[in-house]
Amino acid sequence: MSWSLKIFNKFPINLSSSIHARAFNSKAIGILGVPFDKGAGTRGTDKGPNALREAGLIDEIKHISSNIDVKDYGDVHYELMNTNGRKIHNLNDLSDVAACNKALADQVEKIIKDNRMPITLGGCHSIAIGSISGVLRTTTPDNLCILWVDAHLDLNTNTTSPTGNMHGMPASLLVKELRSNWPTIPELEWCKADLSLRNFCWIGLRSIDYYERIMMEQYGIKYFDMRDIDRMGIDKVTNAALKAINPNGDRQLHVSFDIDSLDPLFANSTGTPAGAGLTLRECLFLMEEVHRSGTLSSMDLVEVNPLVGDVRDVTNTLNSAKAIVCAAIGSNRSGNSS
Ligand SMILES: NC(=[NH2+])NCCC[C@H](N)C(=O)O
Ligand SMILES: [Mn+2]
Ligand SMILES: [Mn+2]
Repeated sequence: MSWSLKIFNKFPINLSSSIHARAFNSKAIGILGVPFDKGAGTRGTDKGPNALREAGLIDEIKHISSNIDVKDYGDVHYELMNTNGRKIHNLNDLSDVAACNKALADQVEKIIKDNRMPITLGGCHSIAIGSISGVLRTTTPDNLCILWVDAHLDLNTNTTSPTGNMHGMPASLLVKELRSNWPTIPELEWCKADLSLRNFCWIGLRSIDYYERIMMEQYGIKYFDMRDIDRMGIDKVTNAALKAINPNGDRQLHVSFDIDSLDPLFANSTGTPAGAGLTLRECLFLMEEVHRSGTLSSMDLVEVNPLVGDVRDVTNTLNSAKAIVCAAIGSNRSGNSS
């Protein structure tokens, strides 16, 4: 099939060739919890990592296949600054966000140096700052591409953010194009991430702030929002997204997965839910394809908030989150034979 995205008036991609699998997928996994919620306006994502463990995540990973080797590194430790919501430069709890992410970057780097694929369990989405910074210490910005699965763009800067919540800003702290839009922030001096927006693609967008929309147009950001998914279907979207950021299949892939990309039917226990989202089936397909691409090198699963909703909501959200992580590392709805 030769079919080009041009017909949708987006960036041109030729879908005729399949993604070249590269043997990056690691059978050795390192799980890291980040019980941190201060980048969000709603409390409770700090309970995410333990809720996932108590729901049996580690055992479910072990059961995917006999050659998966998973190690739980426990939780990131950092010194709480206890600045009680103090706002600097319109950044809520900046000192805590900075301190937690600095410790997280060190830990992610260590897991990679242990030859394991880090899977970081949030926590709010601000933790992508530390997680991706850690990955970038082990590779070059050119060699890393990012799939951001989210209802939100999370590309605000301190001046564009309507809330001051740093979980709405991680992507913008990681890209060089927006560097000059940020003031000098001593607490974040260690964050030297130098990715290009061209190496990012978003999937699942449906809640975009005014200035974020302007930036999307100004920088020609690559994305497939819910409208694109409605038009094209998740199969074409997934493969076009992977091609867009990794045309030759020779880059390593980081997936930053925000559970609020899912429709609240499947993941209501999250602080900033947005209706009319991805189904669990679409997410499983997406992550199965990510696995099949052979390029996945690291992943975040963020914004699970067990304090939101009733018991049923929490159970559904945890089940969705576990299934998404497992699909990313090889659990297959068509069955696993090893
Ligand atoms: N990771 C998230 N859930 N982000 C939600 C961000 C919401 C909004 N755009 C903000 O900047 O506050
Ligand atoms: Mn989100
Ligand atoms: Mn997010």
